[in-house]
Amino acid sequence: MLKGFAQTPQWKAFAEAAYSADSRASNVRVLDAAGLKIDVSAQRMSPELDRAAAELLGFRGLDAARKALFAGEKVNSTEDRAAWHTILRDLAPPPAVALERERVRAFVQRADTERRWRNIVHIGIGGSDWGPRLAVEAFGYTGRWRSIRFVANIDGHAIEGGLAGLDPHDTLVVVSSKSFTTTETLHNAERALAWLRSAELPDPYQHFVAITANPQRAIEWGVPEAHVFRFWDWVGGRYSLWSSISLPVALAVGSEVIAGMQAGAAEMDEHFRQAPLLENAPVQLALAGVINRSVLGYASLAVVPYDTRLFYLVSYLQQLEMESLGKSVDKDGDAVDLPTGSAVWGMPGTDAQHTFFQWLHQGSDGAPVDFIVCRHHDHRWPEHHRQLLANCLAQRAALLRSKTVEESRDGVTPDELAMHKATPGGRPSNLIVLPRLTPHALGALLALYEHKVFVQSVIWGINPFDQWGVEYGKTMANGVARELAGDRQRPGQHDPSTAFWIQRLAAKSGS
Ligand SMILES: O=P(O)(O)OC[C@H]1O[C@](O)(CO)[C@@H](O)[C@@H]1O
Repeated sequence: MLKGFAQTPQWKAFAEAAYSADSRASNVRVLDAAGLKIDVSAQRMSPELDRAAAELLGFRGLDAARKALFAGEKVNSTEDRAAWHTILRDLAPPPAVALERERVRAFVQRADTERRWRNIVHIGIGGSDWGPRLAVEAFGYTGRWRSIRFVANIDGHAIEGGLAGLDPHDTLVVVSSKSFTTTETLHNAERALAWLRSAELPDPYQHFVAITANPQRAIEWGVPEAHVFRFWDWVGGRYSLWSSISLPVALAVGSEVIAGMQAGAAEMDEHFRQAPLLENAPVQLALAGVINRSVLGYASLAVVPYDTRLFYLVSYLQQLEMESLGKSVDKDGDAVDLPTGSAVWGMPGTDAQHTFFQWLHQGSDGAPVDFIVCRHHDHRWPEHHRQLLANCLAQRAALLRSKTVEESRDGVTPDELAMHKATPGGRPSNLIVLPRLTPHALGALLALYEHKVFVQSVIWGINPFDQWGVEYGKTMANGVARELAGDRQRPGQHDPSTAFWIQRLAAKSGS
């Protein structure tokens, strides 16, 4: 059914309508979703496009796919399991989920009551890292009595810095890993164990907590069973913030942050399920994304939060979007005959304006931009916030509005410079406005992107819940690591350059 998708009348009508639609934000279109305002005015827009989009979504079976997702059906076909992260933030979750939530809450409450664990060292990578990192950065800016450090990279400098200067007696090491087999995480956990051992603590393992979908493995490693918090194989790593993976966030910035984020995400879930297509924010963002990628040919999406507290949002969304949509075959294993998933990149504004905005304004390719900003601030300087808002709005407007060579001849600018000052305009963007940076708003924002990605996967016909390419790279790295440690290379196993460097670096890597 999915073969030759680009040749179907539904796709052709959609693409045609997108080409001829207005691209200059002639009308204001702002969607309301779970307390967020999502302005999609600066995307392609026309009544014909809306009609073609509804046809396309019907043809691709969005309704049934969404029902299957929320019902916990095995939507992850290549791994034969569900992707049921939505149930984790449900107000009435199944008993096993509720029990684990309660165990996390009780652990954190006890630690707080006893004022235990002044330092947390969090070890985990990818989906077992970005979510907690993002939430702690977003809500920890005022400072708390507990310090938390995140160690992800296999680079020994990461764990060295993560442990440096801490008092082992009051340090809790949280090891987060869905599989409990990830090389980076296990190596770093071993280093932390050795560090605790060297402090001659009565039982170093009591300083560990494990969060995993493979509890047996964590227990075998040595973590006491009471310190092992579980989640399930039907929770994808990049969707795991809603599970026990949030424990370090609760320790660092409070359990209420987790509860608030879950409530915001649950409200976005409801919006996604109920809102009509035209008002449905994840659906409209997804359609705009598909147009930008597959019709207009933009290869990337820039994400620019005008809020320094959202520093890790870009990394979080990079994993969410690129691990989910970085696929070129459909669910049947046939090549998708359209470009799929965009590269996601960015950084907070206004820093971004002084880094890559020139390329956005006048580069030959350009990219759509997601501008994200809070209406209200939480600091004491309204003038700073006015400037921040002004920059966000102005950059978006400048990307939209062209400046012709004629306009650039403003009477002051010499003629030979006018050409350099002209900008093409018509760059697509979204403006997402949070009321303020509350846990509820951040939860809603993350769920908005999750569902946007899901709808895009439905349109392209791909499975957004696996990541076989990453697994391939991991396997290769394990083999190379063994060769660097002295194993013989099999002739012809590597390309000549890789073989050369393995040989060259093998002698050095031990020192
Ligand atoms: O939580 P784990 O099993 O340590 O895996 C870490 C990350 O590695 C990946 O498998 C690949 O990046 C992610 O999907 C996952 O979040």
